[in-house]
Amino acid sequence: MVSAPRRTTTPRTEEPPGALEDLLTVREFEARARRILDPVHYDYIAGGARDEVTVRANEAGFARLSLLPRVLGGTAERDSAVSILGTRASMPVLVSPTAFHRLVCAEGEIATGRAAARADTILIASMASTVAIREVAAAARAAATDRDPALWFQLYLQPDPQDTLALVRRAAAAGCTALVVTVDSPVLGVNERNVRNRFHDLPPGLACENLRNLRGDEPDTVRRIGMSPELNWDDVDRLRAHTKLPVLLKGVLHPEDARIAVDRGVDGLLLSNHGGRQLDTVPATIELLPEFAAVAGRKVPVLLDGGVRRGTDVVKALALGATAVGIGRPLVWGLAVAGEEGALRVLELLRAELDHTLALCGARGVKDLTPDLVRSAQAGAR
Ligand SMILES: Cc1cc2nc3c(=O)[nH]c(=O)nc-3n(C[C@H](O)[C@H](O)[C@H](O)COP(=O)(O)O)c2cc1C
Ligand SMILES: CCCCC(=O)C(=O)O
Repeated sequence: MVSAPRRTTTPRTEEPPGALEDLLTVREFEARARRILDPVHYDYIAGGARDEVTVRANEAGFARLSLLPRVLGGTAERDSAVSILGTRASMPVLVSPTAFHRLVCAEGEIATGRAAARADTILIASMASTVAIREVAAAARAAATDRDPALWFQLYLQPDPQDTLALVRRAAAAGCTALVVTVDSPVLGVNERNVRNRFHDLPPGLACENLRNLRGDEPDTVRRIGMSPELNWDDVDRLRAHTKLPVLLKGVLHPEDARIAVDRGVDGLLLSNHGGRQLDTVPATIELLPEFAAVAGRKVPVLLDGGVRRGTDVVKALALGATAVGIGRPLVWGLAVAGEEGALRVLELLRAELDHTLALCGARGVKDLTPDLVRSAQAGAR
């Protein structure tokens, strides 16, 4: 984000909170969050690049697919646990990295870390967090007393490689067990809602805390996140040479790039169009998944995010070859509505819907999900 004059905004509080149990779906969480949040912040989160064609396509892509269940082969207890590059999660629904959680709740990423740890799933913490990764990790550890919390770190390779390495050291020291390098942002996408709202910077008091005193040789400063249009595959190789942590790439969309990534030894792929926030009019991620699974799926884990709002979406993605899915906006809506408890409720809703869908599909667990369970339906169905 770049500095520019901005309107100072305050949260709207006229909406009575209502019981969390009354919110039955991710979409109801979004509707509630929209009523609570400052509209400028709502627009930042909900919005996407330009005409938001891809934002809509992600959800529509799932709706165009039908499920074709099997019968008389199920079980009373279904197994949804997954293990990805050595990190275990109790369900294949991960928290994709989203920036600036203190915009929507006072505790920010502390609440997110606790919620993900209590849900026993992987949090991919954003480099653009408003709480430092060390503190997020400590909060997650305190919430997951009987196990190590599952924490990964997302980063943008910085224009100065020394900055990138400093970030990697911070993430490793905090206990992160994988790095997720976002490669779809040579430049930032343009969310025209932000332009109209003149939302170009964080409010006073909030900052990208992972970039505070990054090099340790400066007075108290918070660097800006830099985007690097000139990055290439060698930069990824260099990062991999500097860390023992597995490295996943987030935002590869072209199957040929997926093939290159695997050939160069990348450990995993997160098939993502950044929730439609980078290049507009790219395809829905679920549409690209079968091709991705064919190119990369037998060699490395393929994760997917973008438009996951229901347990049926999770099942479709897993059936088509994803090891797990990530949620971006739904988690933020949970935080906005009720902080840690709201975020946890969103994750638990998806867990329950996933388990219910597995039962209705006659599956004994996520390992039973195969491509024959998914059919293309008429375009536009919902
Ligand atoms: C408010 C917001 C902030 C985001 N910040 C980041 C980020 O810091 N790094 C990143 O790699 N992706 C970021 N993303 C993209 C998400 O990781 C994810 O790809 C996307 O939200 C998935 O789509 P969904 O919101 O439909 O679930 C952000 C998305 C949103 C909505
Ligand atoms: C430098 C902050 C990036 C946040 C981001 O990725 C998004 O809002 O989509």
